[in-house]
Amino acid sequence: MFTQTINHTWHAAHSLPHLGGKCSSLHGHTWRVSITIAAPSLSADGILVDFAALKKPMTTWIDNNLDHALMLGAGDNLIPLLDLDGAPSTAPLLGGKEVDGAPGAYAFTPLAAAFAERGQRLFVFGRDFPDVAWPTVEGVAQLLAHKAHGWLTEASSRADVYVASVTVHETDRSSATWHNTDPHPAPGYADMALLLANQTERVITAVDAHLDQEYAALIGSTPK
Ligand SMILES: Nc1nc2c(c(=O)[nH]1)N=C([C@H](O)[C@H](O)COP(=O)(O)OP(=O)(O)OP(=O)(O)O)CN2
Repeated sequence: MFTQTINHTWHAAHSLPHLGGKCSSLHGHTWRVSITIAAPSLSADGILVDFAALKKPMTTWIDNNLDHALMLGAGDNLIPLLDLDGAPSTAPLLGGKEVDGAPGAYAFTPLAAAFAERGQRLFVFGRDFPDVAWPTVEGVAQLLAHKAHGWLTEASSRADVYVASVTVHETDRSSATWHNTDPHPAPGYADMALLLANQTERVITAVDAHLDQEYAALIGSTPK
């Protein structure tokens, strides 16, 4: 079995109000991801997958979606203030523009307008990635594991290579790892030969035991 790892770094802000404490406040990290792929054997050119082929879709997606972004959960208390779809908000914001005929409702909050106008990058967990509700380090690992399967398919046509794990660091001391517990890789030739040898040995052993019993029954004694 071989593994190969690709790393990438980006900068993003997040907040985790549901955890309480200082992480409730908007704060930033330099995030690091390590994506490890695995396969039972090397290809004829001596590699698993060309690093460049895998790096391209991975870094492009991260740089376009998460780098210098604000990562929030859909349930974050900042979301009503950042209503980028322009749905009327009932938040009584200072300076908000009152919608005609709907006292107390605001068509587009000043903060949302400021975000949209300045092309601020926002990635909302539970909305842009419905599988995970919050941008915890575990959630980011799950998001990138989900994306990594597609990047690998883009990078290689090999059926026996799979994403084995994805580790995300938000600080030097805090990280989380997603492990692939059900990779189902297509077996390589070496694995198939080993499987066949093991099965053949088991068949020979079973036939031997059966023949011993038959022989013992014939001569009326117990086999050793
Ligand atoms: N299981 C998780 N717990 C926490 C997460 C998380 O993603 N998953 N995230 C945070 C915050 O993002 C926080 O910024 C990081 O926490 P922590 O390591 O405690 O922060 P510091 O590096 O500043 O540690 P200090 O020891 O306080 O200096 C919290 N928990």
